[in-house]
Amino acid sequence: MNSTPENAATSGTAAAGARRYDPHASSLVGTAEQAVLDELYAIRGSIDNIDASLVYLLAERFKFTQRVGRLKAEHDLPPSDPGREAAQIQRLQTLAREADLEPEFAAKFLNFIIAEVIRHHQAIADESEPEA
Ligand SMILES: C=C(O[C@@H]1C=C(C(=O)O)C=C[C@H]1O)C(=O)O
Repeated sequence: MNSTPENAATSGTAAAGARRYDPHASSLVGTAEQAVLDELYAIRGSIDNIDASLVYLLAERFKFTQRVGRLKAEHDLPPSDPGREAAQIQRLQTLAREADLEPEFAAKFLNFIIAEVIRHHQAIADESEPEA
């Protein structure tokens, strides 16, 4: 075992990646007073927590959508479901308005994710297609 904080067993893990992260990484150092930077870092601590949550939430969402993709492939259903997409986008735009988030942004964000999900579903369908 070497004496550095990381070794071969842990250097590639998510935990190791998180340890290498510098929460004070910034191009603004030297351009503002330390007190301003300290406040900026404090606010960024919460942004960091939210971004980490987004990664976990997206990972979980993709786990479920992969299950939908496998179910669709098994039953010869198409990768996309435009009726479901329209209903979901409308619902999230309403939620966005209530939450003071731009509804156009909410729609754009969801469409971006859905496009990736459909790409995964197409790949699952292609993999499970019997050889011609
Ligand atoms: C996940 C599904 O597949 C696709 C992806 C969707 C999504 O990511 O919300 C919604 C509809 C489908 O186009 C589904 O049909 O439920």
